[in-house]
Amino acid sequence: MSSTQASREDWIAAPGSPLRGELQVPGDKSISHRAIMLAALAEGSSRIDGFLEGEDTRATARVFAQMGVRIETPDPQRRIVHGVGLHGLQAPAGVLDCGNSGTGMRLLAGLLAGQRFDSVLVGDASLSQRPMRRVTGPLARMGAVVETAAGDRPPLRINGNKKLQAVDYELEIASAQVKSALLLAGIYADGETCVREPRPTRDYTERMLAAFGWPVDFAPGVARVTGGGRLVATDVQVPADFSSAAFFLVAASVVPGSELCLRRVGMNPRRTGLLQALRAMGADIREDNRSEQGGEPVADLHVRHAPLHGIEVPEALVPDMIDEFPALFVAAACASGRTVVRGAAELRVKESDRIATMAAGLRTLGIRVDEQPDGAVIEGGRLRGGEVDAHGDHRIAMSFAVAAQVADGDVRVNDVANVATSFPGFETLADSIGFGLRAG
Ligand SMILES: O=C(O)C1=C[C@@H](OP(=O)(O)O)[C@@H](O)[C@H](O)C1
Ligand SMILES: C=C(OP(=O)(O)O)C(=O)O
Repeated sequence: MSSTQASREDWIAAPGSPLRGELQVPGDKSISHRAIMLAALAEGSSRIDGFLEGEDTRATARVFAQMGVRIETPDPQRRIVHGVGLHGLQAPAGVLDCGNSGTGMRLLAGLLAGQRFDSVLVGDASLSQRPMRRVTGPLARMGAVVETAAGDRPPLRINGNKKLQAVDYELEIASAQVKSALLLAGIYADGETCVREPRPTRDYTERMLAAFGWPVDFAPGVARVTGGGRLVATDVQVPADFSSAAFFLVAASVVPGSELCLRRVGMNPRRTGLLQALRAMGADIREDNRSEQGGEPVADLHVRHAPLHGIEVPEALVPDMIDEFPALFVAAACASGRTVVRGAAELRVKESDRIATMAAGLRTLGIRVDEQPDGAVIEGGRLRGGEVDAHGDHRIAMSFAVAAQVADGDVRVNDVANVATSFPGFETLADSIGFGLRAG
């Protein structure tokens, strides 16, 4: 267990009154990780605004500080990263702790495979159970040597000083983390690396490489980079994280009388699958003030309570809402009729087994859930109070805080400390618009 293993904390969430107000959620986690990584490898100093002050992204910043990158924090949510250039990282003195973050560890595996020194990546108890062959396998094809612990789990021991060869690789699973690991190794490899995906996934690594001046050829489902260039410092403006906004989109949809406005939410189409799913269920969500922030589309989202009905979630939407299924399960529990989720086996290897943890918690709250290997069938119904376990998974914890808003008794949510990995200040923000959350 690593030093960043979160302490155990619980919430008691009381059934709420209507949720009303205006809020801006914190910066995007995926973009914040990548901004630190590319700024660290760039020539010159980059400013990152809207940086997510979450445990996951702070862990990534600490990893680069351990490799000699000077990172200043002039204000909260702002970093000045003094890049060291593509070959300027220094061998770290100890192991590199990615905390709870799959994104941090898998992207770093690719990036560190291209360095001249050895390194070891460790994580907390949850990350230490997550599969790593998905990155070590394709990286080996490039000539990287990355050893795992038994069962292909972390820690990852990365042997440096290997000459990397470009690959043309077809991913078996749709994973932006694996794609990104290969692209980050690809910038150190000889030749052109091409990554093809079974379904398109978030394209932030591609977009950000381009913003830092690295030529990238990409379209939905395919990305190509050629080794041997340089990254040039640039300023990054991080939009608000759609995945954090998701909890409030669902909460306002299901709590009668609610009306919320979420300001300047990141609307990259590879992230907004939940919006389509909720609208298909009958949700009343309106977008306005569409603009661009740091090269990403953003919009204000206005959401009002509306009666929801169950749907079959189209499998093509799964990668575009992969982190939103815990919230979608709550929407499904509050909808009339049944909701069917398929093609989402990846949910079983996130911070927890998200199919099993959501099914167990919703059953405790009186909802019928038929668990499937790659999804679930959820029958909407009345939620009652009860005690549920988030299993240290931030998205599960926040989803049950949402479920509590419509339950007919208090809901106790156990093991919620990891909410700070992706959404620091969730309790305060949620309470400001009417959630009744207190430490349990
Ligand atoms: O690349 C990223 O930033 C992420 C990719 C997704 O993981 P997978 O690549 O495993 O699907 C997602 O679940 C994670 O929260 C962030
Ligand atoms: C799966 C997630 O993150 P990661 O893989 O980076 O731990 C998440 O944030 O829901």
